[in-house]
Amino acid sequence: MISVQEAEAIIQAQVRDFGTEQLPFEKTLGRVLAEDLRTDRDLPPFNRVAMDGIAIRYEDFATGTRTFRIKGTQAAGDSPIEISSPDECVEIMTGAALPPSVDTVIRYEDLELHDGQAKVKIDALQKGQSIHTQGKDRKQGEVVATANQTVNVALVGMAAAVGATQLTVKKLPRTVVISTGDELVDVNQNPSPYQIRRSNSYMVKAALEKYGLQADLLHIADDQSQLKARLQDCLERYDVLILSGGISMGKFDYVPQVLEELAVEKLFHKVQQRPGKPFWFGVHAGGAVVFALPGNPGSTFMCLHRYFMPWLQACLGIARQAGMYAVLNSDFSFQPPLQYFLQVKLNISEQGQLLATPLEGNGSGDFSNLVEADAFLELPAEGSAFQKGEVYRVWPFKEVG
Ligand SMILES: Nc1nc2c(c(=O)[nH]1)N[C@H]1C(S)=C(S)[C@@H](COP(=O)(O)OP(=O)(O)OC[C@H]3O[C@@H](n4cnc5c(N)ncnc54)[C@H](O)[C@@H]3O)O[C@H]1N2
Ligand code: MOO
Ligand SMILES: [Mg+2]
Repeated sequence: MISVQEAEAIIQAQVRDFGTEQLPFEKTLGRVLAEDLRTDRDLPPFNRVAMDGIAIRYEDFATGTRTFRIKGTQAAGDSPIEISSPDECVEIMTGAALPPSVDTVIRYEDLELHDGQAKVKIDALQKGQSIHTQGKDRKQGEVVATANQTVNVALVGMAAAVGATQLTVKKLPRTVVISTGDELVDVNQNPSPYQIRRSNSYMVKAALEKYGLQADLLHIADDQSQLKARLQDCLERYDVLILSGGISMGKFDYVPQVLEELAVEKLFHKVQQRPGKPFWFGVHAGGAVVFALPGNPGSTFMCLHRYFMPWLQACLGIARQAGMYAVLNSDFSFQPPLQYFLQVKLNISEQGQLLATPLEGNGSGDFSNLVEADAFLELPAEGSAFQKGEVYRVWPFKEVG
């Protein structure tokens, strides 16, 4: 049986490039940029007034003028009002473009306004104060986001600011999430006492949405000929098949055999790990990649995050994060020589250490703790007794914090 590291290497060798596409920028959250995003103008595009008040020429204040006649009021978006004598000022609002005849802004809090005059109450000013100067943040044509960056909320705002209404992003693989098993009913159906709902399919679909990937869902009965026909169709129509269930030793676990009959080359079956030991992985002659994950919900979840998500990230060109590590926060022991993925809750100690507290469950059929857990702690196959305070690799599946 291969190790976790070998399985990972085999999967990473099957990374594919799915090309690029253009999308309206509002539809790109979670997608990966395929080109640099540049400013179309300086940022800010003009000398932007940063406080509500008046704008004066600093020179006039420096030579003793304290009371300024208000030449006019300039709102944000108005064309600039120019002063024409040393005792004049412009009443001006935050966001207005500073007129070239003035160079310093004084906020209302430091003024007394009456009869069309503004009297300065303070003794010292800095030339150029309260002005966000043109191009200070970025110059025209400068890069504000680089290719391979995931579009986040701030990036959507930046695209809007620079007028990039269409963004070129990495295309996502056409993906189908397939459940197998006659005990499974859809969420809208009423399960009999011997049936359960197809929760894996929805869990997998939800995980993929983080990258904007909208997978199709399909259920196939435990019937060899149906399985063969439906999988054949999927292998032609999709880039990726994610199956859950039907890959172990059961009499009705037809998936591995049927996949091989359909010319999907098996690259491995079974990994030295718990949960997720029966994991099957292969590629179709036509190019489709097949992740056949074990049906137990804890196994499906773990294999998805430990193998599929890093593969997808690599396909999309997302820079691989350096491994993250956490401190085991209580003793844990585990007998067989398998790499153990322990569900943990993460928190950061007063010393700034990332602590991983085990959430012990009832094996991979128990997924009740996953809602509360933050990550898997990867305990090496070589050990069996793991002590509080030891440090291991951690695979977060939620935001830390
Ligand atoms: N004789 C052996 N039996 C089993 C072994 C073994 O080595 N020898 N391995 C066990 C391990 S480990 C796992 S994991 C499971 C994997 O089983 P399969 O991948 O064949 O999955 P199924 O048999 O179809 O189902 C297992 C379990 O998961 C539930 N399931 C399946 N699909 C879904 C879904 N979409 N949503 C929710 N739950 C699902 C299913 O009802 C079963 O309870 O095999 C062990 N057996
Ligand atoms: O892989 Mo199984 O998930 O150990 O139960
Ligand atoms: Mg089975």
